[in-house]
Amino acid sequence: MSRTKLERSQIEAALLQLDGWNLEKDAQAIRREFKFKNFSEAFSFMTRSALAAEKMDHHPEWSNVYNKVDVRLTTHSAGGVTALDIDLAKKMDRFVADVG
Ligand SMILES: C[C@H](O)[C@H](O)[C@H]1CNC2=NC(N)=NC(=O)C2=N1
Repeated sequence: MSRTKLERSQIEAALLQLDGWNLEKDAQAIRREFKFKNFSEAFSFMTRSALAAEKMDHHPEWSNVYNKVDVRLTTHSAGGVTALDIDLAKKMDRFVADVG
């Protein structure tokens, strides 16, 4: 059930509960750019996110340059955005508050 691909309207409703996430034009993924004070805080955020992702068996596409972390969430097996992506996005939003 949680791996059921969400409709655009469902994703847009879910994004209202998230902080700074955008939906890609084709509704295939959600994205957010996180910015931290420095590399240490960015990497601390990535560590927390990685451990949560591994527990969920649901992994982000992301890249890091110094204090920035670009994140793209999609469920490959569903070919779009599912509740798993929304859950991981919520966790990442919470981890931002924990670092620093
Ligand atoms: C075998 C393993 O459970 C699958 O490959 C999982 C792992 N992590 C995953 N992560 C993401 N983002 N999408 C998936 O479809 C996915 N599938």
